[in-house]
Amino acid sequence: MQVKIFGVRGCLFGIANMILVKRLRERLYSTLLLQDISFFDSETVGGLTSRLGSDCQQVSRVIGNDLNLILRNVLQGSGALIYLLILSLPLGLCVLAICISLSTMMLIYGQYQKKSAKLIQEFTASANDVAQETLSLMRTVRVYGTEKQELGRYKQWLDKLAGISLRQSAAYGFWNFGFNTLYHSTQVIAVLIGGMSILSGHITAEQLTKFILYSEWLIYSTWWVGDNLSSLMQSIGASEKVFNLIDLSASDQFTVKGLKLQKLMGRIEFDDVSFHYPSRKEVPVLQHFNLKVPPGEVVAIVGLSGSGKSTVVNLLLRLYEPTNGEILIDGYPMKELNVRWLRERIGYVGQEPRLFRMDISSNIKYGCPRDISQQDVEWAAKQAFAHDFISSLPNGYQTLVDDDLLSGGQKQRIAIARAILRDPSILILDEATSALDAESEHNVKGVLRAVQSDLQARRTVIVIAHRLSTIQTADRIIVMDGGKIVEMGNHTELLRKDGLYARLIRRQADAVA
Ligand SMILES: Nc1ncnc2c1ncn2[C@@H]1O[C@H](COP(=O)(O)OP(=O)(O)OP(=O)(O)O)[C@@H](O)[C@H]1O
Repeated sequence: MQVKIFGVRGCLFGIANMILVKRLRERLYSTLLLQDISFFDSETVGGLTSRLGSDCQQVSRVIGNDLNLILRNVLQGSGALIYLLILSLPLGLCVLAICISLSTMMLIYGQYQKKSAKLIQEFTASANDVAQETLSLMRTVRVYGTEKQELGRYKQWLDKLAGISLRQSAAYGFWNFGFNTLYHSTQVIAVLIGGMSILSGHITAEQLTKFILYSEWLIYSTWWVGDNLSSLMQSIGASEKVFNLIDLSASDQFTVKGLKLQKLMGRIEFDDVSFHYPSRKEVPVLQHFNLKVPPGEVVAIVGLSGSGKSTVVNLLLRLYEPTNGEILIDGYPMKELNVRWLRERIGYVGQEPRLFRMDISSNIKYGCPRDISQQDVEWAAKQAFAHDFISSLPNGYQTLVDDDLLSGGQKQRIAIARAILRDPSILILDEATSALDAESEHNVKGVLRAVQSDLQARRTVIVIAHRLSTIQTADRIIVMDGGKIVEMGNHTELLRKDGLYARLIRRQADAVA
């Protein structure tokens, strides 16, 4: 019967735990997805994934298991204590004093467990980070033959984890030793004092037996509470970060409704914008940046590496908020517009796009707010010069995207198709800087040509170019240096000026020669 009850209880707890872990993970994940991008600059991927994984599991253990066991043992122990006090007040108080010593020990031990759990959590996250980084950069590791160093880096965290576990085991040993000493001394004291009390006729042998049994019961309940409390403290240590994360409020972008205009024309205005990244407050990245882009203009941004070109785009995508000044879209402060509505009307192709592990067709459709047919997908792929290579793959558009399967240029073409499919009013292209420059240049040039020749669907285009030959046909070229615009004009005007742009052009020509 008891076995059956325990079986049912275990099963119910199993189900409750499963539901709890699921709900916690969902809640934490949805909170994370709604954070500002700057939040992800300060947290590590390994850290966040272990919060979602093992840490959520720990939290559910606190609520589902430890608390329940503590409650059960507190009830059992209190019953035994009352009985003991009724049997013999002085002896009962004696056992109570022993239990209080035991509880003090377990509180100290519990605090220690809480601290160790936090450290274990931090070290596990760091070990995960190292592993994640190394495994995702396997090619670099292999080429540079740094397998041993990487193992060393990982081992360093494992050693720290082992150190903590060792100290935890030692602390557990002390706690166990303390308990056993107290437990056995209670038995000896009970037999001694009880024996004397029987001889003096104060209590009967039956009362002494009962007394010893209830003492054992009380001490064991105290032990169980202590043991579960220390594991509860351990779980609380791990839970703190999970609850801190769950308690984060969503970014303003998602809570403020904002305006939805009838149509986005694509007028962009940076009005005296200054900016520094939240993680590097002391380094100004943009300073008094002013720029007006009328609808349909193709504007190229060029400049040395680190001059702030991608930051301009980050602000335009509202991934970060300006620290000073404001950005206006179609004359409205960007902050007042509904961010989802705005982003649905912006097409963006990053420097070296990474695709999702789903088929090519789904990657092209990704995030498109309209209902999309296969013809639409193929149309966008054709515009992005991606159709031919996709069709030549054995599974065509149904091919599962794998990082190794496609070249950087091919991934970029898929990302261009994704951006075009949205039929965006503002198109942002960040040309690749890496070795796939020539292919990237060809891709970006193709899109610019298509945009400029399609007079019906004129879009505002912002293109960050590293290969200056890519953007010679742009309506306007903006040259940036140290977070400021230092020159502006079309290709011919800027060459005539013989400033930074002309120097960059000469430098690239020398590099090619
Ligand atoms: N997330 C970030 N957190 C902190 N600093 C950043 C961040 N992103 C960029 N920076 C810094 O801001 C400055 C401008 O970077 P940005 O990427 O805008 O330059 P860029 O002109 O686009 O460079 P590149 O041509 O190499 O892409 C750099 O000093 C860079 O180190």
